[in-house]
Amino acid sequence: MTVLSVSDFSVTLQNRGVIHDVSFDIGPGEFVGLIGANGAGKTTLMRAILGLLPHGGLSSLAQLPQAARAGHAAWMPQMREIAWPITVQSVVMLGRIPHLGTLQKPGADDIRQIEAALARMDLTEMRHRPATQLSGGEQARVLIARALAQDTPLLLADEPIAGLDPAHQIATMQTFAALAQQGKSLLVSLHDLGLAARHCTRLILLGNGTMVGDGTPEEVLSPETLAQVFGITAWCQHTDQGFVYQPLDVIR
Ligand SMILES: Nc1ncnc2c1ncn2[C@@H]1O[C@H](COP(=O)(O)OP(=O)(O)OP(=O)(O)O)[C@@H](O)[C@H]1O
Repeated sequence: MTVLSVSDFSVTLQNRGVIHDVSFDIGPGEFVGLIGANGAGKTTLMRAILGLLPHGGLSSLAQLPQAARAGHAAWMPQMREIAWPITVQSVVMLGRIPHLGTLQKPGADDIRQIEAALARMDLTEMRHRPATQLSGGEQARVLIARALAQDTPLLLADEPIAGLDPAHQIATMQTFAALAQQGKSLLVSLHDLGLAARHCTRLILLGNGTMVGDGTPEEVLSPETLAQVFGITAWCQHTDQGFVYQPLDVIR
């Protein structure tokens, strides 16, 4: 079974080929980290997969009728400033809109999903505060909670843990891993290779707009690839606590 299928995918922006020759499938229970250097094309690829940018090739998500997409995939974009002074709880409740009919009020299942998302992102105590008065990292957690409340088979998130403190970064990655264990699928762009290695079931590595790696963290984060794509060295080891990976130096 496939939750997302992307094939022969390409994106051209202002006459410049930004994404080319990208093909992959994501199945249930996969937590896929999308990694690559600045400008590699991660944001462009995810936005085009969602159908937010014109593209060549196939994305099974972009092919869905627009109304069906929000029931299939939740999206957390990189720009995460909340503009309206509504409460944290109200922002999270917006995640339930795809499940409600016109003028239909949230029911017991909606409330349960909202409560679970607030608790998962450690927001229960600040639920009544205006979202605009929260810090940048707190606002990011609110938007992750909104995506979780949407309760879709697929979650796409663009650098969701950027700007979070270490405890909330780890907790968010653990939440994503737990969702994958429950059978959800996730495609999440990340710059923190240590957290990606530790929590993702699979990594897709982009270089200059195309796939240069796809496999387990151990397979993708090889010394050769790191040197070639990121220009860095790293220390990595299998430990009792899992695969530990620490970037060390820039290769000059
Ligand atoms: N609207 C646009 N028009 C032309 N080129 C663009 C446009 N948007 C992005 N690009 C270019 O596409 C390339 C990929 O950008 P993208 O934002 O997808 O990279 P990224 O991997 O997400 O980078 P980062 O890690 O810095 O967020 C970059 O070279 C960027 O300059």
